[in-house]
Amino acid sequence: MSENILEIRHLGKSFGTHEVLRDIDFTVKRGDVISIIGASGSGKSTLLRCVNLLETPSSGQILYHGTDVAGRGVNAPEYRSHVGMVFQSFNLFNNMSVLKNCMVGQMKVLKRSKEEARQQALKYLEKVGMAPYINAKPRQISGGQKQRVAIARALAMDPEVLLFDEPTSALDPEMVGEVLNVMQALAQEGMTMLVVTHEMAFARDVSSQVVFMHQGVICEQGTPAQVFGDPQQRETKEFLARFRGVE
Ligand SMILES: Nc1ncnc2c1ncn2[C@@H]1O[C@H](COP(=O)(O)OP(=O)(O)OP(=O)(O)O)[C@@H](O)[C@H]1O
Repeated sequence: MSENILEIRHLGKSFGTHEVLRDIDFTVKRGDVISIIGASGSGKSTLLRCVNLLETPSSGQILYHGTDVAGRGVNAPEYRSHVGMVFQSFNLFNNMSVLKNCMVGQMKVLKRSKEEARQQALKYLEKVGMAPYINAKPRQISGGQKQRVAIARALAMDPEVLLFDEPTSALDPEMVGEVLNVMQALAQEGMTMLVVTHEMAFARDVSSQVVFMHQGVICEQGTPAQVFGDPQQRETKEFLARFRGVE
């Protein structure tokens, strides 16, 4: 059995009196590619933001190699170097070149030398096909290219897990494919990934597990064959029916 990297146990999150997540339970093992799907507002992004400690859970545990990171006293930047995140809106530093964007975190958080950070950044920019643009500023490249830089930046930290929060939702349709291709290649290489997505083809064809969320709870989870081929819950069937004929 492969190693557990993250165990989410009875996770809850409320904003004031608004309960957004309730009793969320799942495990991320090494090599898993888990897609989190569900209607808008079902809590997917909040769940991912809790896992990355951008939101503080109201209850429950996030165990990283068995240690609860949801409480106080955790070095969040250090944790995030192991559990990296790619955002819908890229979150690149606009005043820095593509190369510098991929170096600063390594130097600040991992204390790597400038040369080591540069070599590592170049390696991953090459991997995502962005090596020709190392001196460009984010405003000079397309949305798809920005997202590929953001993926290279996350990879340069040598994370154990990468979280993707709707990585293609802000892109023009013609740029979605180039980002999904990079993600698919990473999945095939064995990268452990947790992906919030509205791309049902990605969830069905690339994931090892699919988590379907409905109104803040996990309504159904299983392999893509189970969730897409033989959904058990009425809510899952209704959600998936909306996508049929669109693909
Ligand atoms: N900072 C916040 N303060 C108050 N409410 C919030 C906050 N963040 C999220 N919410 C609420 O939590 C609920 C879940 O939002 P969330 O963004 O996690 O859903 P989602 O499934 O990711 O939706 P989408 O697919 O549209 O991104 C929504 O009702 C949202 O309004």
